[in-house]
Amino acid sequence: MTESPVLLNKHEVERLLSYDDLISRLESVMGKFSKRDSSEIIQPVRSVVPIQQHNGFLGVMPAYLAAEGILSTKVVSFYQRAEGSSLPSTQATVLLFHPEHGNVIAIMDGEAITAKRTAAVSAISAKLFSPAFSEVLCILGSGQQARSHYDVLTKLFKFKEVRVWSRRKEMAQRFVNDLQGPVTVCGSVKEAVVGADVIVTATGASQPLLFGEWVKPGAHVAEMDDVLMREAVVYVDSREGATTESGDIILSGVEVFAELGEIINGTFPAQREKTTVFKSLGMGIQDAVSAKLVLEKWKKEH
Ligand SMILES: NC(=O)C1=CN([C@@H]2O[C@H](COP(=O)(O)OP(=O)(O)OC[C@H]3O[C@@H](n4cnc5c(N)ncnc54)[C@H](O)[C@@H]3O)[C@@H](O)[C@H]2O)C=CC1
Ligand SMILES: O=C(O)C1=NCCCC1
Repeated sequence: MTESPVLLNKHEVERLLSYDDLISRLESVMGKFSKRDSSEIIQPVRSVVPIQQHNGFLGVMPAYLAAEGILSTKVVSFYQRAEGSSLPSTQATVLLFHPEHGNVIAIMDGEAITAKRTAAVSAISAKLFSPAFSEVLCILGSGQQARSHYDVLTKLFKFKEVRVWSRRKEMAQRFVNDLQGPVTVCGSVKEAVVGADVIVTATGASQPLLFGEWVKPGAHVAEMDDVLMREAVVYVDSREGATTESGDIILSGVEVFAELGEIINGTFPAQREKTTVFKSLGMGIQDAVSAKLVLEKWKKEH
């Protein structure tokens, strides 16, 4: 007889998942993923059901990590929301299975996992690609991803200045009011971007907001939205993910230089001196290691 699954809500997941643990585990599995050894990791490209009528989609993101003993899937919906909507754009649940027996061992909130693991992966990209003496961080957007990126990037790097732009200034102001440190609210994307060393685009925009001529040569751009800044060396989390799902990569025909895992493995160089873009689509293995970490922490407490 199998035990009932552990149920963990958003508050618990947020509390149990720390960036310190997450970053090192993500580095390790993203490196492994890029070796494409199917006896180690199996992660198909996300299955997506478009809900065009309501500007959304439902995605299913399974993953199996043999050495880590993790079998999981995330089910995630993403809906474009009207500005000021109280509903989150991204809602998700992660299921962890017993890899030997196939029973569900945990069901947990995936919103906090999605926010933290995406930001942690961007932080890995910033460690690899940002200019050596990065002083200015710019965040475009003021939603869940903007917040998690602010948290992890200001924890890891000592920026002298942080700038935020959001399409409605009062949303940017509300975002800043919730933070501890000093942040400048900018009135335009250009004002936020010019001179920045690390730029995070975490908006739901599908039209370009960021133009290459504003970006300081050598800066690093971590892109979460649909808009690709083409005047740069482009890195992705997964080549298959990017060439299947990223409309901007497919349509522009831009060359993907390498996966993040290939830089971690040392099979491709991090061209840190050049302007770099890390195009993040999100991967099931990122959710899988995050959920396992949460469950391990929870078990230590019980
Ligand atoms: N790579 C990954 O693994 C993940 C990527 N994402 C992406 O990150 C982005 C942000 O997601 P969340 O923070 O969860 O959403 P959110 O709804 O919490 O925040 C979205 C932000 O984008 C702004 N925005 C929306 N449409 C815009 C437009 N047309 N022009 C300018 N600003 C606009 C909103 O004002 C808000 O500040 C989305 O593009 C989403 O697809 C989200 C989760 C994971
Ligand atoms: O990886 C994810 O999870 C997501 N990626 C794109 C937007 C929705 C969630």
